[in-house]
Order: sequence, then structure tokens, then C-alpha cells
Amino acid sequence: MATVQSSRKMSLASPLPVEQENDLDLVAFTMAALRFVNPWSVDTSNKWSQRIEPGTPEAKDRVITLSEVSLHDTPKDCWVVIYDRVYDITDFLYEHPGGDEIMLEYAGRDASTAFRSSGHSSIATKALDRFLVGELPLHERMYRRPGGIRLSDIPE
Ligand code: HEM
Repeated sequence: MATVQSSRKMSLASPLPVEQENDLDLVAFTMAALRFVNPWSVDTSNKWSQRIEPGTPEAKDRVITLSEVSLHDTPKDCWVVIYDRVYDITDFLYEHPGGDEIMLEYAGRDASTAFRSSGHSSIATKALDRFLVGELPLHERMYRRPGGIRLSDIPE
């Protein structure tokens, strides 16, 4: 009776031929190395280790996504979005005439409607500039984009 002979060596521990298992090891090793050198795989919580000084010209040109804003949602690191611009209000929390708690409700989130419906004066709107750290990318904006929501009190 004819028997089929395999020339491939089999390992007792694995159902795969030894050569194929070595190939898999090589693939896993290459993937791990790529993850190590790939900048996109770096933890996003480290992304803002470079501190942005609020209100500087550099801050004006910085594009910050909503998902990045959401990382700054604590009393020690508090960002909000108002009319598509991103503000670091950490140092203002305890100076705010309306109190810190109300602002912390919007930490890491969009506060445009809350800001507007609290009837802030034009002075308050102007004061926003001091805290500016960046602006949302065009595709995430609701106001400052072609065809966006038009309101009389959106600052320049
Ligand atoms: C960076 C953002 C903010 C700035 C610069 C700011 C600034 C101010 C200023 C200067 C006032 C005094 C009244 C005025 O001039 O309008 C005020 C009052 C007030 N703010 Fe804000 N504010 C900010 C965010 C918010 C947010 C997100 C809320 C959320 C609802 C809020 C709620 C209030 C309320 C309720 C008052 C009235 C306090 C009172 O009259 O007793 N503010 N804010």
C-alpha cells in the first residue's frame, strides 16, 4: 500500500510545520518592530506633552481635533471648544464669575451653546482670546466653515 511521506519536520507542541512556525515568529517580530518605530502607534495621551501657551500667535495656527480636546477633561487640565476654537481654561476655572463647576461640566467638550445661552457680555467673548490654544479641523467645525451656522456674536 502506498503511503504519503512528508519531508517536513513537525513539532510536537504545534500543529504547524517547524519552518512555517519560524515564518510566523518572523512576522510577529517584524510587526512588533514596526509598532515600535511607527510614530502613529505612540500613545495619544503623550501627544500634548509639548505645552501650548494659551493666547500666543502659535496657538492660533494649531489644529486640534475633538478627540484630542476630550483628553483634557479634568480640573488640572481643562479644555473646551467654543465656536470651533479650542480654549485651555485651566487657569481661569477659579476666576470665572460664573464659577468653576459650571465650566467643568464642559471639560473636554463643546461649550458653545452653554456659553451663548449664559448671556455672556462682549467683554467675556473678547476674554476668550487669552485662552486660545487652537482651532478644530475644518471637517469638525460647525460655525467657522462655508455654510456653517451663522450667529451675530461669533467673534472674528
Ligand atoms: C473660556 C470660557 C469663558 C469665559 C472667558 C467666561 C467669562 C465670563 C465672564 C467675564 C462672566 C461675567 C459676566 C459677563 O461679562 O458676561 C461670566 C459669567 C458667567 N458665565 Fe462664563 N465664561 C466662560 C465659559 C462659560 C461656560 C462654558 C459657561 C457654562 C454654562 C459659563 C457660564 C457663566 C454664567 C452662568 C455666568 C453668570 C454668572 C452670574 O452672573 O452670576 N461660562 N463668564
